[in-house]
Amino acid sequence: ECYRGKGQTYRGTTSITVSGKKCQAWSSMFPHRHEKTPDRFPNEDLRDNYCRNPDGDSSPWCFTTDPSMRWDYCNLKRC
Ligand SMILES: O=S(=O)(Nc1cnn(C2CCNCC2)c1)c1cc(Cl)ccc1F
Repeated sequence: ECYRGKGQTYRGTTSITVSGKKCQAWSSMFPHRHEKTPDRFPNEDLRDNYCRNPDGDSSPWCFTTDPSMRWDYCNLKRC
C-alpha cells in the first residue's frame, strides 16, 4: 500500500516504521506518553497502532514501542 501527498488521508494498516520498529497503539501511553489520542483527534482514525499523519508531517508515522525511539516515519511508499 502507499500514501498520497503527505498521507494525511492514509487509512491503511501498516504498523511498522522505517527502522523496523513496531508502532505503539495511539490509545496507549506506554512506553510513550503523548497527546495524539483517538479521543482528542476523532477525525484522524487513530486506530490500533496503524501508521497515520495526524499532525501534518511529511508522511505517516507512529510512536514506537521502543522506549529509546519516541516516534518514526512508517515503512510506506508515496503513491
Ligand atoms: O504527543 S505529541 O504529539 N508527541 C510528539 C513528539 N514529537 N512528535 C512528532 C511526531 C511526528 N511529527 C512531528 C512531531 C509528536 C506532542 C505534540 C506537541 Cl505539539 C507537544 C508535545 C507533545 F508530546
